Amino acid sequence: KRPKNFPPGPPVFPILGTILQLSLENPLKDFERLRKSYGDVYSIYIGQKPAVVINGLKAVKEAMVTKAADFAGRPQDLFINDVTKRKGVVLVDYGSSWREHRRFALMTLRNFGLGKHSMEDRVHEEIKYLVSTLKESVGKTMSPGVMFHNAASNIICQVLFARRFEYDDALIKQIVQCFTENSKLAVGPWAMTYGTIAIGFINEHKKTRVPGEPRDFIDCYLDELEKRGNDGSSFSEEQLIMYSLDLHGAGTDTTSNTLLTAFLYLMTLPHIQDRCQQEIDQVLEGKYRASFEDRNEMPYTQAVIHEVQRVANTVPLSVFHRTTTDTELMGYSIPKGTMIIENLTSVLNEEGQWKFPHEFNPENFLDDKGEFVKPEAFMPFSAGPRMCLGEGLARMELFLIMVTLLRKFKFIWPEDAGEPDFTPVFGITMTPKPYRMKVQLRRPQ
Ligand code: HEM
Repeated sequence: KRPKNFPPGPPVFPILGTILQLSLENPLKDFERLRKSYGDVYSIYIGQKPAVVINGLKAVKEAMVTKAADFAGRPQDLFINDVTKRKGVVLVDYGSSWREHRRFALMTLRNFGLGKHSMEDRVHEEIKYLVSTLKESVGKTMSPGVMFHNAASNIICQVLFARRFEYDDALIKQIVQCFTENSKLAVGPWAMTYGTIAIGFINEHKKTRVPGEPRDFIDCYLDELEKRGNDGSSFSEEQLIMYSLDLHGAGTDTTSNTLLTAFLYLMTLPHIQDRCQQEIDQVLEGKYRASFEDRNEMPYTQAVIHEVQRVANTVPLSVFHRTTTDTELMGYSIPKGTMIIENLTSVLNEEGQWKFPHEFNPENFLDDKGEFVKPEAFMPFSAGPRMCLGEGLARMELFLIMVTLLRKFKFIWPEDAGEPDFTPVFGITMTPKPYRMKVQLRRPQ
C-alpha cells in the first residue's frame, strides 16, 4: 500500500514491488511510459522500497532547486555504500562532511593555477597524446574507446596526483577493462584496485610534499588536513582515498562517453563537422592553440557541443537522491528517507522545451541570429546543491579536446562500417556501442 497522498504509480506486488514492469536492461522507455499514465511525479517499488521518479523540467526544478535541501540526500542502504564506507563526496548523505568536502573540491579546482600549471595547461598536455595517437592512425581506421577513456582518466589523474598513465600502461588498461567490460558490477574489485593505487600515491606525496606549495589536489588536501588538525574535522586520510576514487570515477566515464557520442555524430553528420571546422579555423587563425575563452567567439561549435551533451544523455537518471525530511512535491507528500530518481532524460528531450527534442540538431542552442543560447532544460549536470561538481572541468575538457582535434583532423565514418547504431548501452552512464573511425589530417602539420 502506498502511504497517504504519496505519488501514484503501477500496482505493487509482494516481494518484487513494481520491478517486473521495468526493463532492467533499459528502464528509460518504461519511465517515459509510466509518465504518460501517472504524470510527472510517480512512484515505483524496488522490492518493498518505494522510490519517487521525477520527470520534466517543472517538477525537477521544484525538487532540486526550490526545495533543494529537502531533496539533497543520498540513499545510504545500497550495496555500494558498504564499498565506499560512506566516505568521499558523490554518495555521501547531505550533511557537514559532504558540505565541507564539496566546498573544498570546488575551491581547489577553481584555484587550479596550482604550481605553474593552470588547468588549461593540464588539459592541453593530455591533448598532445590524443593528437599523436590519432596521427599514428592517419589514413587508417581506429577504435577510439580506450583512447578517450584514458585521456579523461589522465586529466583527472593529473589534477589529483600530478601523474598520467601511458595509453598502453598495463595497470590502467586493467582498470579500464574492469570498468567497461564488467561494467559497473565490478565496483567492488575495481574500488579495491584503485584504492590500492590511490594509497600508494598518497604515501608518495606525503614523503615528497613541501607544505604550502601544493602540486596537485592531494597536496592541497594534506595541507588542509594539517591546518585543521584532528579536532572533530571531517577531513582524514581515509576520506582522501575515497575522495580521489570518487573524483576519478565521476570524471572519467562521463567525459569519455560524451566524447564518444560527439565523434559518432560528427562523423555521420559531415556537414556539421565541416561547419565547426570553418568556425574553428577562422577564430583560431594564427593562434598556436585554443583556449577555453575562445568558446565565446564560436557560437556554432558551442551549440554542437551542447547538443552532443543533450543527446548523449550521459547520466540518464542522475545519481539517486533521497529526501532529508518530510516534504511535498507538486502537491504530493513524500516522507523523509524516500529514494528519489531524477529522470534527467525526461528533461533533456522534453517536448515544449526544445525546438527539435528528438533529433540531433545544433539549432536547439541557436537563436535566429545564430547566437548561442542555453535553454533552461539543458541540465546534463543536474541542478541544485548536488549538481555535478566537475561541470567546469568537464566543459573545459569537452571544448578543448573537440576543438583541437577538429582543427587538426577530419573524422570519417568508414565505408565498410555499415549503418551507424546510435542506440547507447544503458547504465549509470550511457555508453555508445563500440565503433571505428577513419582519420585524415586536415592540413600538413
Ligand atoms: C560530461 C561530463 C559529466 C557529466 C555529464 C556529469 C554529470 C553528473 C551528474 C548528473 C551528477 C549527479 C548530480 C546530482 O546528484 O544531482 C554528477 C555528480 C558529480 N560529478 Fe559529474 N559529470 C561529468 C563530469 C565530471 C567530472 C569531470 C568530475 C570531476 C571533477 C565530476 C565530479 C562529480 C562529483 C564529485 C559529483 C557528486 C556531487 C555531489 O554529490 O555533491 N563530474 N555529475
